[in-house]
Amino acid sequence: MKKSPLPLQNLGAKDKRRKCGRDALVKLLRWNFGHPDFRGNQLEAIEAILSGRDCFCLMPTGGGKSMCYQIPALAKTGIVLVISPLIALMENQVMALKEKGIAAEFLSSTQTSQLRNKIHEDLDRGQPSIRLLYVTPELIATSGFMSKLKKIHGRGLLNLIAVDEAHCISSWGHDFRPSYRKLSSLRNQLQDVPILALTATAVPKVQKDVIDSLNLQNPLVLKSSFNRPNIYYEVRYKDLMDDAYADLCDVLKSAGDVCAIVYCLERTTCDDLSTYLSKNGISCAAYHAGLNNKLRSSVLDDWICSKIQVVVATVAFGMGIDRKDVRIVCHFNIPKSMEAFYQESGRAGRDQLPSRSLLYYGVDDRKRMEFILSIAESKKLQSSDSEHGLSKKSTSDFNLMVEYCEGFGCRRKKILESFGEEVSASLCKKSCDACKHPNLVAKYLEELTTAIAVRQRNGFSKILSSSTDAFENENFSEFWNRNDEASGSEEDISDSEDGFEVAKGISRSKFSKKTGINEKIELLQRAEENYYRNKAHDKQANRPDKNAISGALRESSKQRLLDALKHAHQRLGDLKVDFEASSTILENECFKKYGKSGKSFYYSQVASKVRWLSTTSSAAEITNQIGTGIKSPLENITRKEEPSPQTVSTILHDERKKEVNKVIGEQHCGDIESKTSVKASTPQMQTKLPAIPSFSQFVNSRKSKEMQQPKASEEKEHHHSPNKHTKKRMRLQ
Ligand SMILES: Nc1ncnc2c1ncn2[C@@H]1O[C@H](COP(=O)(O)OP(=O)(O)OP(=O)(O)O)[C@@H](O)[C@H]1O
Ligand SMILES: [Mg+2]
Repeated sequence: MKKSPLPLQNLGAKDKRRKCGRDALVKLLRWNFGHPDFRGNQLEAIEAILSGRDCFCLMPTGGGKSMCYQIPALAKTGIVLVISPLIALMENQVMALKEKGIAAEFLSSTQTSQLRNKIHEDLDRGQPSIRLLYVTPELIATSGFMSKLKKIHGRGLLNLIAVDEAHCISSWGHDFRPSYRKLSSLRNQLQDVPILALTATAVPKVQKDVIDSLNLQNPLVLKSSFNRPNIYYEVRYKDLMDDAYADLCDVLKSAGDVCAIVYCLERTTCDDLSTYLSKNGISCAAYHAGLNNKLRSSVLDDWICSKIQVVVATVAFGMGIDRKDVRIVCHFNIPKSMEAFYQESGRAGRDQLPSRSLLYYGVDDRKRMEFILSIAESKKLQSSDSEHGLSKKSTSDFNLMVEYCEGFGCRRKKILESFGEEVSASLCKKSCDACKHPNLVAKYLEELTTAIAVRQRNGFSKILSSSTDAFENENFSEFWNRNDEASGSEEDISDSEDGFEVAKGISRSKFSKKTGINEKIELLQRAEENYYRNKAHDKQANRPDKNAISGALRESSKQRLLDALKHAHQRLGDLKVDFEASSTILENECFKKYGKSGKSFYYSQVASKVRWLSTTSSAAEITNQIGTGIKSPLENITRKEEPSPQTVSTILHDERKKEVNKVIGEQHCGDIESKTSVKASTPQMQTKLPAIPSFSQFVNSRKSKEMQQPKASEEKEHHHSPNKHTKKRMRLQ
């Protein structure tokens, strides 16, 4: 329904540079959009544009960037040209504006020629009715359309060029689209039209690139914090759970019938997961570029009008899609960069109400992404894009994402710092899992380290690298760009030069298409079980005890202790101990006490030490208990000749290496003990170690822990089943 015009809507050409007062602009906002007032930097951006100034506007996802060009379109007679990367996005916005009675159109090859002609006729009129015209960057690059724009401009009717998702212009941005580069000619072709660049994800380098590429003149640069205080950030570890599908299903069910987006890397995962969730009573559908246009639009429509609540999609879904009440955004596979993650997770809670970002992290997902990126890098190195530094960038971007998942500490801080923001310690207010449940997260990370070590030892990488071939080229082409949205239009987004080629190159499938992550994990587990079965078999054939503690297991325990020490160091501040030496000593103590009792007792003792390191709240406690003996090796090692501290640490390191080398391949537990060269270093150290319980103390303490179950409820609320994790962990051992 058309609304009656407001006074500001029909300012004559002479009034074009006239400043609109704040009150008048607020009136427009209320009248047309029903919002009581401007948010953040909206008003400043609008005023700058209306005064004819270029503007670079950085606002978080869902911050209300569109308003910065929609209000100017209503404040002046004439046209605001909006350049947008996706047809779905344009359609969505145009539809929403039309519903509000605002004359908006988009031009794309998906329209009938009749409709396009109608739009062109309107643009040719002395007084076009269209206020907002959405186009793709490809259309801008055509000479026909540019000459039309020049004519409109010549008639004094082109008020503003808004470049939405402006980070796409920069090869440093995560969504680089070569077609956006074509926009650099705009400034020269349409000289005095103000340009507004809008983005949610520009790191400083990208910002500069955007400003330079669009040739913005003395732009007003408006930046808001990237912080999304209403989003709770959480990571779940696939390697520590039995069934990630079931876990996600539980999460969605326990959240109620809420609106959610689940992002997957591959189309087959979207299909499988969507089927699984549907079978389990969740109203959902898959969305990816492998579906035809009609089906995709119907999924989108159904989701937007709440007919379905959950969309399981590739990254083809969502850029700029505005459903305000998305309560959960889940990444079922690790995204390729922090920028991508931020933008996608930012689709949650656009209504500012509490929402969740949930990332399922799996080590094989990580490896897979590393593999994809490495292929991409080698391709880029051969192409001209290498001059933009894409190759190194994608790896370092991804590493930030890995650190987000595998590192200890506030997730929110990690996100914000990756965008160059300084973050105070109090900012998060326990609105991420690492701040809310630090001990639990520390425990998961520590378990993850073990799981990785064990899996690596069992040929994990080999299995994985062959499974990486399982990609089919259509399966994830939208990972690279979202050109599928353009549906084959040469005037729309058609730059597929990177991803598709890469995908083609790695498309020889050895695994069945249906081989999902869970199957691969199963495979790895079976390999692991076989490994131990073979060991047992070896024993019957006059070889070591099944309970024998292998050198690799000892090495993995040391690694766990080492990591726990490092995490404790990160968490508590300066730990003045030699981490390597301390972990060797701690492990050796466990081995000496429990080596003969068997693997599980030895391992439990290691775990209890790790837990102590992960949960103790004072650095002094750790330094007192283990540090005093180690921080200054000179003081603690009784030797005839006292070497320099550096030599001692080298000795310790070398001894540790020797010990590992000797132990690997040894068959008898007793042999291990007698042959280890740790004798040479450790027993001579007079360190104060945490008290190690006797076997019966240990068993009793376990019993009493089992009886103190209430604590587990906190964990249960956070992660679906700690017992399952434990079960899995034990299996992985
Ligand atoms: N001043 C305002 N007051 C209240 N709501 C607003 C205001 N401005 C915009 N919004 C609403 O905020 C939501 C997000 O707006 P918009 O789509 O423009 O965000 P965005 O910054 O473009 O996000 P994205 O980066 O995801 O594209 C919309 O539903 C919009 O109606
Ligand atoms: Mg937007």
